[in-house]
Parts: sequence; structure tokens; C-alpha cells
Amino acid sequence: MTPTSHPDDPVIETDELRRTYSGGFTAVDGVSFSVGRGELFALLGTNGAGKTSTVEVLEGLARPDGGGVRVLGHNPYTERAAVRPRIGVMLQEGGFPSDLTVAETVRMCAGCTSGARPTDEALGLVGLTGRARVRVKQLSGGERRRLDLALALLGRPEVLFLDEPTTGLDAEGRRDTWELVRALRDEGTSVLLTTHYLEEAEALADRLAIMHQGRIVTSGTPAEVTEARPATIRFVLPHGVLPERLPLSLRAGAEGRRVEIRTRRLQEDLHELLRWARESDVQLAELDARSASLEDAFLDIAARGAETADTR
Ligand SMILES: Nc1ncnc2c1ncn2[C@@H]1O[C@H](COP(=O)(O)OP(=O)(O)OP(=O)(O)O)[C@@H](O)[C@H]1O
Repeated sequence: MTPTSHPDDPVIETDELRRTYSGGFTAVDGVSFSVGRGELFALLGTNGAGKTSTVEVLEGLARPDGGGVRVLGHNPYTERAAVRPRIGVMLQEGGFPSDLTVAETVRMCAGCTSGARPTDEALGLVGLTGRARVRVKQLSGGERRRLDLALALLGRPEVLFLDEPTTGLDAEGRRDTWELVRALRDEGTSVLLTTHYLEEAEALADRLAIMHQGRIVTSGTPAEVTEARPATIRFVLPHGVLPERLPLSLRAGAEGRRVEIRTRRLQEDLHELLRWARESDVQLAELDARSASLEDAFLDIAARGAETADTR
């Protein structure tokens, strides 16, 4: 949580949100969360979990079929005129005319945005200054994503919706975008991020929620979400050393010489392992000890979902 974030001053609130498509399929099934001012909240989930269906309601593009939604204290659908000028939306597909140049595109959008940033400033923020005269259709996929972001930032939004903002960006472009998003958040912008890159959520999010089949399965800070999962210790025993020689508490998880221990007592078990290795004069190869990652938590949820199958 950053010094500028205020979880007690929610800018986005959803309460038991439901969205049902024609045909009766419920894509969002009672989703509740809030995003504080200056907070970065990541909405994660398996494919088809209902993230886009949720975010479209928050952006005022669709009407909820049940539950309540407030953005900056307003109903984003019925009070769109009050909400729209104060939010920035970066959709998965920008959909702007590809014959215009980058600068012309920004100027065109600025014409419809009150208090818009100057074109140079908007392009500078996303590292596209040198591409201002290039036609949009000639941009790479990553450059288009940056242009999408520049357009979302044009009106200096209080709330920024970022849908897969770094898809198609190379590693450097991704880091640059992360830095920019962090800087915006530190200035007090509230951000709702959807992403399939778990390391992106881990790097940026103050809090996050993981959705599966229309519901939030787990939520909290990245640390809270991962602390609930066991840590892992992996190593390979030398030839001739059987797992039976390991201390009793560390024997589970051995497959031949390769050992993988899942533990909620990482420090104690690692300490015991290293003491045993030293006393027994055993060299452990490929030793790796780590707390659970967000990816572990996510894969657990996806695996559980596959077991229960889609019953909606
Ligand atoms: N217009 C529609 N009519 C009927 N079903 C829809 C419609 N749009 C989406 N769905 C379904 O609703 C579910 C949720 O879709 P949604 O796009 O919200 O998921 P998502 O979490 O954003 O997925 P992804 O990560 O794959 O983009 C999916 O099963 C999808 O097929």
C-alpha cells in the first residue's frame, strides 16, 4: 500500500455484482470488491472467468443484472456523463483509424477530452515521441498498446482501467509501462488492472482478487494470497545417497534422488536440511528454496476449477 492510497475512500465499489448474458449464462455471479483512492487493484482469473464482463460494467459499458456498482460515487451506467470525464479506459483493442498518424490520433482524441494533456506530453509518457509522425497502421503491436495507454491517460483520469496493458510489449517496454503505472498510482491515480501476467500483478498490485467461473475465489494483498500456500524446497541427492537417510520430517516428496518438499515451516525445515547435509557431508545439488508465488496460488485455483468442471 502506498502512502497516497486510501482504502477507506473507495473510488470503485461492487456489491454482489451479477451479469447474465442473453441465453441465461451468468458470467459474473455475485462479485464484491472495492478499490481505494490511489490504490492499484488487480483482477486476475482463468480464461472466461468473468473479468472483462465485470470491468465493462464498471466502465459504464453494460448494465448489471444484479447487485450494486459505484464508481467515484456514481452509477457508471445511468450517470455515465458524470463518471466518463474522470476515468481513463485502455481496452484490449483500441480500434482507432489506422490511416492517421500517432500525433493526429492523439490530437483527435484530445479534441473530445476536457483538460487534455498536450500531445507531446502524452506521447512522452509512453515513449512514443519518436513515432509521432508514423501512421498507426505501421506501428508494431507493442507500440499500439503504448498508444492505447497514452489515449487512456489524456484526460489525467482519477481512475484508470487497464485491460491487459502490456500484451505484446517486449521486456523493456513492459518494465517501462510498470514504472509509468507505479508513478501514476503514487500521484494518487486509482488503477484497476486486469492481466494474465502474474508477475505483473505481483510487481504492481496493492491488492488483488482471483476470479474463477464468475466468482472471486481469493483476494488480499499479494503476500496474503501467497502466504496461505506452502513453500517449496527442492534439491537432488548425490549418487548413492538414498532419501531414507534424510531426517524423517523431510522424506516425503522424494522421487529417486530428486526431492521436492512442500512445507509451511520453510525456515525450520531448511535449517534442518542444511544441518543434516553438513553433518552427513552430503552435497545437495540444484538446491532451491522459495515461498509460494502468485503463480502457485493461481495454478492451484485453476486446477481445483478443472476438477469441479464447469457446472454453470
Ligand atoms: N456477449 C456474450 N454472450 C454470451 N456469453 C458471453 C458474452 N461475452 C462473454 N461471454 C462469456 O462470459 C464468460 C466470461 O467472459 P469474460 O470475457 O468476461 O471472461 P474473462 O475473464 O475476461 O476471460 P479472458 O481472460 O479469457 O479474456 C465466458 O464464458 C464468455 O464466453
